[in-house]
Amino acid sequence: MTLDARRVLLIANPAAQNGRGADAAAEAEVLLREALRGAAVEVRPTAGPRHGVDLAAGAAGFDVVVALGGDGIIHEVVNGLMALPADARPALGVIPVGSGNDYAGTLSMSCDVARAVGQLVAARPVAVDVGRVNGEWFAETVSFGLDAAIALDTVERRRRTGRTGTALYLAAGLDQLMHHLDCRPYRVSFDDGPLQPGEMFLFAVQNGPTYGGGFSVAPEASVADGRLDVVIAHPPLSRAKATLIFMLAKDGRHTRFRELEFRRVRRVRVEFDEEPPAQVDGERLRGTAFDITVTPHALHVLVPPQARAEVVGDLSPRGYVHVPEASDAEGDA
Ligand SMILES: Nc1ncnc2c1ncn2[C@@H]1O[C@H](COP(=O)(O)OP(=O)(O)OP(=O)(O)O)[C@@H](O)[C@H]1O
Repeated sequence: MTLDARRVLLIANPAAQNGRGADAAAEAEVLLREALRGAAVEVRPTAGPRHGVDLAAGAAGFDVVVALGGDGIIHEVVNGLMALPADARPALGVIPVGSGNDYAGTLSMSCDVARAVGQLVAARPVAVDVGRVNGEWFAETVSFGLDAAIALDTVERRRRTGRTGTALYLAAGLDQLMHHLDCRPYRVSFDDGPLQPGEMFLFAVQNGPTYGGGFSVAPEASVADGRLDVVIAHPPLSRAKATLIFMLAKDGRHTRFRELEFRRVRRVRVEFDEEPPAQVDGERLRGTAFDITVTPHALHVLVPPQARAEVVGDLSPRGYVHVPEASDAEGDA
């Protein structure tokens, strides 16, 4: 099967992965033109932060917009595409040239440019859910507390040192666990239920399963089930246990700890007394009160044949949703 697209726009972040994005975009342009003979392929590099939003918002009339870069540029392109009316919204394709590449991982896209182009050409459009926090759309993740502090620390370390990958995330994680294991009070409402108080070390709201470069915090999250997966780590949690959970979460093996709450919801409102560390798709998010929703099947995304059906479909076994006894009254699981 070959992708049926007459007009393709490649929005490329030349600064992605410490500048590798520029060469990757040149390679992708040639390969896309070769693979999609008969299609018009236009390339627009971003000039700086948020430019990707404007470029994508101006993409009405294209069949496909391919975002080349990391989670940051995907986040911007999703925000631009979601600003278009649904019937004028091109499908999104992804060529991962980032450091974390969580959304690309969710879609099972290869990080090799040539392979990724091959995957896009063989892909099928799947209508996936898009999250929204305080008006900002998100593809994969929003989180508060420890995990957000780790994700933000990772971005800063990466820019400082040029290092990437799991080792970098582990280093940032262990540093935060040792020096900033802070418990934060919050008030939360799920699916328009009453606001209930709680305390947390981390609070993640996931459209896809991972954050921070492949940390599988909500391993059964699907981007096409019309729901968001919520993961909350509650006190009491010793540093040793928090570290164990952190290490196991890399591969999604942390779901049985009773300190962790897992929910699957459509809407979350969460409030904090003081601004917590917060990230949306790996970028810093500011504020103390957050309304988080999901718009089901709002965006067509090019999904390669390699994608896992439980992640891009509504087939997940739903085994791990559980709420600790103390917070049973907060709402249904
Ligand atoms: N031309 C540009 N120059 C500098 N920064 C840019 C430019 N275009 C976009 N950006 C910004 O670069 C940031 C990072 O982008 P992106 O996510 O694509 O790459 P990355 O950080 O290497 O990958 P990842 O997010 O997976 O770690 C985003 O905040 C984006 O706004």
